[in-house]
Amino acid sequence: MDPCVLAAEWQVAEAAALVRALPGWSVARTLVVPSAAPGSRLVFGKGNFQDVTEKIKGCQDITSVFLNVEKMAPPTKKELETAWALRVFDRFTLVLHIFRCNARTREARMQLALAEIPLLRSSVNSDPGQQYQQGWGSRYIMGSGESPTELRARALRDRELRLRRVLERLRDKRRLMRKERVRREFPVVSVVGYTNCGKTTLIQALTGESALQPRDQPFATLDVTVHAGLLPSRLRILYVDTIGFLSQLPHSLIHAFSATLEDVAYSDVLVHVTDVSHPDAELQKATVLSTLRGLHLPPALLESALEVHSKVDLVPGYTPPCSGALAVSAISGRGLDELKAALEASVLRATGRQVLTMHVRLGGPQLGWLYKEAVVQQVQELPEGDAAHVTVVITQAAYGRFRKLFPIDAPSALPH
Ligand SMILES: Nc1nc2c(ncn2[C@@H]2O[C@H](COP(=O)(O)OP(=O)(O)OP(=O)(O)O)[C@@H](O)[C@H]2O)c(=O)[nH]1
Ligand SMILES: [Mg+2]
Repeated sequence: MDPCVLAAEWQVAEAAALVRALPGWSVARTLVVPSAAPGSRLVFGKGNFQDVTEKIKGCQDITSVFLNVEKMAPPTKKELETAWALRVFDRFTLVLHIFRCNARTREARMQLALAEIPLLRSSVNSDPGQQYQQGWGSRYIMGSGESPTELRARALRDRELRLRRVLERLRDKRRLMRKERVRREFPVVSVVGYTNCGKTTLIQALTGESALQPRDQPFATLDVTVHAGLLPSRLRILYVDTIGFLSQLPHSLIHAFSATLEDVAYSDVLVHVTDVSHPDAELQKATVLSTLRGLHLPPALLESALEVHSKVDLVPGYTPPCSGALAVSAISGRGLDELKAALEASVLRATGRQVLTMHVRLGGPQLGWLYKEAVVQQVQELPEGDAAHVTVVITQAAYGRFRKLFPIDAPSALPH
């Protein structure tokens, strides 16, 4: 089939999935229409506009129109809404609406409220007369010398300031939690990817945590959550589940969630999940990479990201086309052990940890110290009974302390 037709079909499928992500919403009809030249104030050319208008008027059961464009200028939106006598959404406003329905924590709700402010501001600017219709009465209010438009703009500024202040406090709390995590030295692995690619399901499969709620819809996860899991060496790590990315989404929206994505920058390892059963997997992957670049992550973190190809149970006989990518199915369990092994190697490398086997005298404080300061994998008692070979995962700093405290035992440490 013509690649353009195919691409249009995938875009329609994604647009329909976005609409259906809203509780109670369904798609009555879809249309593929060429859009006007970029930069044009209108979304369609004149002929297409008439054609679309006729088709919309012919559908009695529709209540809203979703135009799958990034963002419309407020006057354009207004013009279309007037012409069709229906509410009109673009990707930005539709996604905001989905976020509104899915945001659960206070932080996510406030991030959302902040993301909505530019929209409210542009509607005030584009429609200064609107307030009179809403019963604001006279042009000047109670001798304040401010017009309703100015008043509303000031209220928005105040609201924005308030939201930023509270979010900053929440951000401080998050920083504190992060410090605590570093103090306890739990390595952190962030799982990122296009929305609905299977991040939450994968973390659930890796940690066995049943409280996680994967769902077949875009933006099921709106809050960054942290989940503990064990690697094969018994090293405990924390997985960070993140909000999914989406193509053609204004950066302001991603920015609004940057505080929650801040955790990603502080992780030790990044896992980039791509749903290879999706026909548009390549575009989704490119979107995620460009969004990640926009988050200004440490280059080493970005370069060392582990590439996971998910949902391979839906693609029989799948093998990754590039070396280094891992084929995984969170549902059938394929590739999960390999993923854990690869994660372990990455985590050890990124955090300067090593697996060592040491000759340790039993009966002294050494073994107890190792249990406290490192992860003890195995204790193999030696025939003489007063010593053991102890295999540990240990940070360089802890190993240095161990050597200082117990100099006699140190020379017998061998890299694993
Ligand atoms: N067949 C199959 N389905 C999967 C697999 N992993 C996830 N899914 C399904 O894909 C859908 C989305 O999964 P989620 O884990 O919620 O995806 P997500 O990336 O967390 O999505 P958002 O949080 O919305 O960005 C769900 O219906 C899952 O059951 C897999 O390995 N195989
Ligand atoms: Mg999720």
